[in-house]
Amino acid sequence: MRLLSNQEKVDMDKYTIEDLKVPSIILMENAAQSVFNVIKKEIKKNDKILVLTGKGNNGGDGFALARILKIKSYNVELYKIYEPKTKDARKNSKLCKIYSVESVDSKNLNIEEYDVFIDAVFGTGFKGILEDRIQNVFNKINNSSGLEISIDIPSGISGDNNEISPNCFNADKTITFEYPVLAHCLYPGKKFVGKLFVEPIGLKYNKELKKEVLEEKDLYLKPLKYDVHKYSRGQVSVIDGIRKYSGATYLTLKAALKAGAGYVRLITDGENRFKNILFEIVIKNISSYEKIKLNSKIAKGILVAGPGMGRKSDKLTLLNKIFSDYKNLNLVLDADALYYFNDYYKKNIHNVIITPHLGEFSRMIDKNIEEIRENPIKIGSEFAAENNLTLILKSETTMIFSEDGRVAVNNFGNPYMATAGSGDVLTGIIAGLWANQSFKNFEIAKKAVGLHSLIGDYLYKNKIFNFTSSDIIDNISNVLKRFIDADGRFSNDC
Ligand SMILES: NC(=O)C1=CN([C@@H]2O[C@H](COP(=O)(O)OP(=O)(O)OC[C@H]3O[C@@H](n4cnc5c(N)ncnc54)[C@H](O)[C@@H]3O)[C@@H](O)[C@H]2O)[C@@H](O)CC1
Ligand SMILES: Nc1ncnc2c1ncn2[C@@H]1O[C@H](COP(=O)(O)OP(=O)(O)O)[C@@H](O)[C@H]1O
Ligand SMILES: [K+]
Repeated sequence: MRLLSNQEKVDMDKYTIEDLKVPSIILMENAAQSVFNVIKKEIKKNDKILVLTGKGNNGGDGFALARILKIKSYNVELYKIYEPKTKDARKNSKLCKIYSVESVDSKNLNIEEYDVFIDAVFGTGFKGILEDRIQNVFNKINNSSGLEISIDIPSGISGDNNEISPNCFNADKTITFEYPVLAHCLYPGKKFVGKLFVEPIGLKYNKELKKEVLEEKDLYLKPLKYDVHKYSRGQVSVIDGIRKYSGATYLTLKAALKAGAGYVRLITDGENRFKNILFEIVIKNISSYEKIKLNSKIAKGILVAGPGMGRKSDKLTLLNKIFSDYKNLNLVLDADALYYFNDYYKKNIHNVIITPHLGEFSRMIDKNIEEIRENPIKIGSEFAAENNLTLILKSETTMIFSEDGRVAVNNFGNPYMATAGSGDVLTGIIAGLWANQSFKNFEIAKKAVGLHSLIGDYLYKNKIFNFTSSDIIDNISNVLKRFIDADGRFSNDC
């Protein structure tokens, strides 16, 4: 699903109304009707509903909704925080009078009386800080036991820069129109949105939209070809790590197999530390990392460096050699490989996916984490374009950036995924899918991030709360099966 900046959303309204001449009052009616369709499943006929309205068109949506509720015999009242100022809002306010929707004023307002609060105070036009009197009302509503629903966006979030006013309306559910904006999907705005519903109302756009939110339909995978063999199924080679971080290497190797690679190798200058625990991997012994030679099988597959790698100087030499002696490798670089990134990386040599978390990325670009959080889309996009690679920027809301300006935001996953080794598993899943599936880097990155998070969600929904990274690996197949269209046949078109 597309994801818009606040300005893109405003431009979309404008284009639909001014260029395509769709009457704005129809869009407002569609918006109110779609809010009604969502909330009728959440509210009871005898619930007492308060619709809080503002001065702009978000308030207009609120008036139109109050009228629809009243016509359908719901117990609804209006609380006008401001008098309506726009033409459509005033028209809908008048219609509320015709249909005898009652209004309560601030003197007679008793928050405790209401079961449901509908916030139609501010939408995409809000900037800055809520007036004190509004903060007081929102504070009482936020602390009440009522159901809180926002139309378009919770009032108090500035859609432009995702800044939050004190006492922002804290919605349980938010209904937005056509596409979400960044503040719905990124923290801190996301915290106030609750469950997000995205409803079509007929808005159109004539420009290219490059941002998206990951959906399950983006994650489908191709079934195997009937005549596949273990090498053609996909090969992954992982550069070994140091003994202290053996677990990281192990998790990546195993996740790559479980995500679909047919052949997984460990490239090492030492002994096979996994011989009694991971029988499926193949060892490629080398005399030293400084003299590494990659045969054609390794070079055709996916090469992974980073998990458990450590920061000894031989590893930097190895990375330098990979970038000077070879071309067109498919590389996944994570963890300690990113520690050296600025010392070895040259663009346009290989096909690269990197997976830093915010801390690693902060070090790589010499900006602090707060600075990155203030403007992640711009900073991430510029970095991916400048370095001609796919960037997976990991956090509670992982973002994926392509070299050509596309951005995908991952809203799957949950905080229980913050567990040691979770990132190493993601690296293995990326490598396994990339080896096995014929999609380009950006698509692979999206599928891997989505799958990894949905495994976390699957465990969480099954009440396995303190799951480990091994649990994530053990459930790859359970979630993967949702995305492989294997109707008893094998694919001919991989
Ligand atoms: N025009 C359209 O195409 C549609 C618009 N719709 C609704 O219209 C909304 C946008 O309407 P508007 O552009 O009128 O914006 P708002 O309804 O968000 O109102 C903005 C008004 O509040 C003022 N304001 C901003 N920050 C303030 C602050 N801190 N304190 C006090 N006042 C402040 C602004 O100056 C402006 O007058 C959308 O969010 C959506 O709910 C929907 O009806 C769907 C169709
Ligand atoms: N609060 C959170 N909500 C959702 N996902 C999270 C959260 N914290 C971490 N994750 C995910 O868990 C993984 C952690 O990766 P990383 O920090 O590299 O861990 P490690 O180095 O231990 O492997 C990332 O995919 C990240 O997006
Ligand atoms: K609102």
